[in-house]
Amino acid sequence: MIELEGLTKRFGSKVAVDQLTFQVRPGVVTGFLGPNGAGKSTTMRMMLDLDNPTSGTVRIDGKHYNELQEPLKYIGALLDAKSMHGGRSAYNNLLCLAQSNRIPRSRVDEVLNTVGLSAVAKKKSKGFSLGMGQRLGIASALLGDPEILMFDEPVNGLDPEGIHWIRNLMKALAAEGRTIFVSSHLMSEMALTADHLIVIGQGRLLADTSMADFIHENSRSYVRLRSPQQERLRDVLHQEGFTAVEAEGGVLEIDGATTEALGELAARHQVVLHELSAQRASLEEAFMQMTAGSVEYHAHSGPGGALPAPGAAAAGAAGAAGAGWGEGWNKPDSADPGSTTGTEGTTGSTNEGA
Ligand SMILES: Nc1ncnc2c1ncn2[C@@H]1O[C@H](COP(=O)(O)OP(=O)(O)OP(=O)(O)O)[C@@H](O)[C@H]1O
Repeated sequence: MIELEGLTKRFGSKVAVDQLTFQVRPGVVTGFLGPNGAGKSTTMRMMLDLDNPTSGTVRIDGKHYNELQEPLKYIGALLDAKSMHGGRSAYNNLLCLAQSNRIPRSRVDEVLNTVGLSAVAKKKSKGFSLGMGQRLGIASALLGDPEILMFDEPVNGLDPEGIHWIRNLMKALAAEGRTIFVSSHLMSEMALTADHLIVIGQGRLLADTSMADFIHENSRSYVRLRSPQQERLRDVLHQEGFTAVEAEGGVLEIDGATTEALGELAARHQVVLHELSAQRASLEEAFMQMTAGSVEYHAHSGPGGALPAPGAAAAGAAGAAGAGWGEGWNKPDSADPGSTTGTEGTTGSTNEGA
């Protein structure tokens, strides 16, 4: 278990982390979300005693990090995959860590095998691809067989097979009763991996809730209906007290109804349907809705053409909103309006609902 209480970090006048209080519990994968610059990495660094809090505390199984003897046996972390010594082999990088934490040499072979790097164990890590570097970083996190694991953007640079592998690894570790805390900008991936979410914006806690509740509370779910007898369908819906909103392509969107109820209604009135589909909101839409007010960097589509803020787009157009997380994010109050801030792009959501 990780417990934060009033955790705060200031860099000069910038409040990077602002009075964060939450717990990360064992047995589930907890996702850590927030827009760029929200304070996720700073929070994780303070959890590992790599940054000193301005105020507040972090407890790892009830203790401060520096009270842990051989901390790798309590908490393993992947923060920056490039932190390995490039001139050393994968094996020697892990061996050094193992020796300084009194971890048996045999464990190095085990974790190299777990992450699929046994064949390149003797190769210098500076020649590793981004994906191999991520795997080596994950191996170092697993080395002490810790009960708590933290991963900052673990799927960065991994190919689809690698992404699948890390997802299953995190789920399996959580199923063993371990505490898994993971940040990612890949919303579709997070939706498949995390059971619980901590969401922050501008350093402050915005949500501490289950994945299902987060999506339910921050986005819209509705049913799409399409019929060659649209006028008749409209009348029937109206008679039965449903409000239908017409969308592109003659589609009717109905909030607050189930596909079962609408399908039976259409059958009763002998209205032909060409489409009857539940549109579940995606994590990406819910996330953008929630964090709209705390996004620090806003995109511009090109000279003079600003895209709507993610939250505004989330209310109506998931596709456009997704596009807003690509390249070209600008800080709106930047002293240099021409400067762009490169960011991680999120992938599009798997759902089509808005
Ligand atoms: N060493 C530092 N000195 C000054 N400001 C910093 C420092 N580290 C972080 N910050 C600022 O603190 C804020 C939080 O940064 P942090 O890297 O923790 O955010 P993040 O949520 O991890 O962002 P991203 O998703 O882009 O990785 C940002 O405004 C950042 O510029």
